Amino acid sequence: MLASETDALSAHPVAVGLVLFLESALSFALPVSMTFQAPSLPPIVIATRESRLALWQAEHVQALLQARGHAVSLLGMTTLGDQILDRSLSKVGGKGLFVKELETALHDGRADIAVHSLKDVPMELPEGFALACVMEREDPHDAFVSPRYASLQDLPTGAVVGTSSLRRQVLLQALRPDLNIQPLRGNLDTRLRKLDEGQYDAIVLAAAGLKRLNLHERIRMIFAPTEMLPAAGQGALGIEVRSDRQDLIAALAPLAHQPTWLRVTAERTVSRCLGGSCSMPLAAHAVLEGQQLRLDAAWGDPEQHTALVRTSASANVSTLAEADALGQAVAAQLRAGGAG
Ligand SMILES: NCc1[nH]cc(CCC(=O)O)c1CC(=O)O
Repeated sequence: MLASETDALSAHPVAVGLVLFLESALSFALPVSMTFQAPSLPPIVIATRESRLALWQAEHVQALLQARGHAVSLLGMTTLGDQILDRSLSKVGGKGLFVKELETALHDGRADIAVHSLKDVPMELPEGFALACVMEREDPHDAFVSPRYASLQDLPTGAVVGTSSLRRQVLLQALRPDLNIQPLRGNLDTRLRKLDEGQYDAIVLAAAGLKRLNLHERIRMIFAPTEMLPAAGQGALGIEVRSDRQDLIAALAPLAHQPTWLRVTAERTVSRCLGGSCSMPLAAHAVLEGQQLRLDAAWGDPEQHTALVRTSASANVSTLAEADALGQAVAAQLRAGGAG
């Protein structure tokens, strides 16, 4: 059974890697691996947005599940967030714009799971939905992209920089108050096209998306977290299901990456405690060194773009509840500093 599986997947390097891994795992975990190959497994339908990045993410999850013996198909959909391109997301409802239509498909049973960039997932999911797992994180940092300038420091006074994220706007102004920051919306290809057309001197966007789409050669500089602290969940993928689908929650459990899950839980708690929405400039970024989770956060006044509160704390963490507690402590520190 496994040999034919290997043949069928041999065109896909990720899948082949996983099958090889499964083969070696078979030698000591035969009973468990056998259950992945059971022919009675029902097909899993993934609801996905149709941007190149969303499709890459859905296909990534599809390959991982196929390597575990599941039949998987994709259901492409357009969300409100994809349609509204002329306004800043913070002005039209923010987070949730990219996920609501996908949740409707899960609710109606047209799809089983939805793959999201965790950054776009609201802190509190609607009643009846759950995050089944968080997967291993790509580069969580922000990237500087420009056809002419190698870094933020190289930009001339008054240069036009594109970003629609209030967080990036506030952090950029703190680094370079002279810059002229202008709104930039659209999927990755649209944003790069607008840069290439000369509408901006530089743009700032998540490194993760560029790397996933093999556009890493466009990156001139990756911001250190000390300069540009990332958004909660940036670079991580989360898989959403209906909470009553325990079958899927069990099937997805092997795709979880616990260190990433601990980090993004702490980050998302900061956002949740401060009422997390796109209309508030907020950064939260955690790193794990052994069991030690260090969480940095920054908050900017949406009315007064240069005022910034920054804080950080560390704790020994091995459960999601402990990561959540660290997030609450950091949120309280931010509040004490004037945030919220
Ligand atoms: N808000 C849009 C968004 N949501 C997820 C990503 C890609 C990076 C990621 O997975 O966090 C992006 C693009 C960006 O911020 O530049």
